[in-house]
Amino acid sequence: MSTAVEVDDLRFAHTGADLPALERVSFRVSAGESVALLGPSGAGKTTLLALLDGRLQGWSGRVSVLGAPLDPDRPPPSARRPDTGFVFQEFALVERSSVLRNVLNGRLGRMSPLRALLGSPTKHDLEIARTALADCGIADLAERRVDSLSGGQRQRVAIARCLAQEPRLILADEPVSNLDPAHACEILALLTGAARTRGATALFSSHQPDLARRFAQRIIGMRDGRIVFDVPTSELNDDATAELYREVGPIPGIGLRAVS
Ligand SMILES: Nc1ncnc2c1ncn2[C@@H]1O[C@H](COP(=O)(O)OP(=O)(O)OP(=O)(O)O)[C@@H](O)[C@H]1O
Repeated sequence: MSTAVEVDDLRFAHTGADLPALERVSFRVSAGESVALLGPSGAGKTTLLALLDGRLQGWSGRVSVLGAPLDPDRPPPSARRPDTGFVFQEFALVERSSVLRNVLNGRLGRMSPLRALLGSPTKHDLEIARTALADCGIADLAERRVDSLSGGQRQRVAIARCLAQEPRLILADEPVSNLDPAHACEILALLTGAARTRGATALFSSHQPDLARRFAQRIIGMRDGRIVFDVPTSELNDDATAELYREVGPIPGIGLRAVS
């Protein structure tokens, strides 16, 4: 199976931070896998996802995304950017625009520069956007303004925008933390299901171990910038999860394969 993400001995510190946000991080995600990142606040999940999205520079180690190495000193070339889609916790939508217009924004990286500048989609772009809306169960909301939608509907729009981009890798940073349990479950089912049917890879962070277990094939546990376990979902036990989220102190052996 080919590799979607390969990270080797990654270290990164935010400008001005006393401690590194990522320390000796190494892991690999196969193409088509759904993997969850778990860990308490400050573990480094957002930093890792932003870095894989090409938004952070100044790191050390080796990082390869969809078969191409990332450059630690510059963002990926624009031609490669549409291959990676990102779903944000806060949705990051244009509130005063329609749902369809927001989803079409996902096509911008696939349009010619002139079309992107003019915001002028082709028939093909429209078809893809409408398919993404239908796949996310919100075809009937196409003409609604985003600021009239509920949180769950907004996250569906954000996922539809991501799918319209036709990404091969979907990164999602706590995509359900603003939603109630029922909607959280629906949205993670949608995200991982859409990735699976498209043959895309999904890497999402979460603070909800039960949902991560339900929708990911593999769980990576992070704490203080390091990976403390990396296991198939079936091997994750309650003790390991409790240990990951305990308040303070060193992490003793938890019966799982430590990877860094
Ligand atoms: N822009 C920044 N400047 C300085 N330090 C930062 C910045 N962003 C994050 N950090 C620090 O980097 C570390 C990792 O933070 P990060 O947001 O990646 O963790 P997280 O696991 O995503 O947490 P959460 O679950 O709360 O979102 C933390 O110590 C945090 O304070």
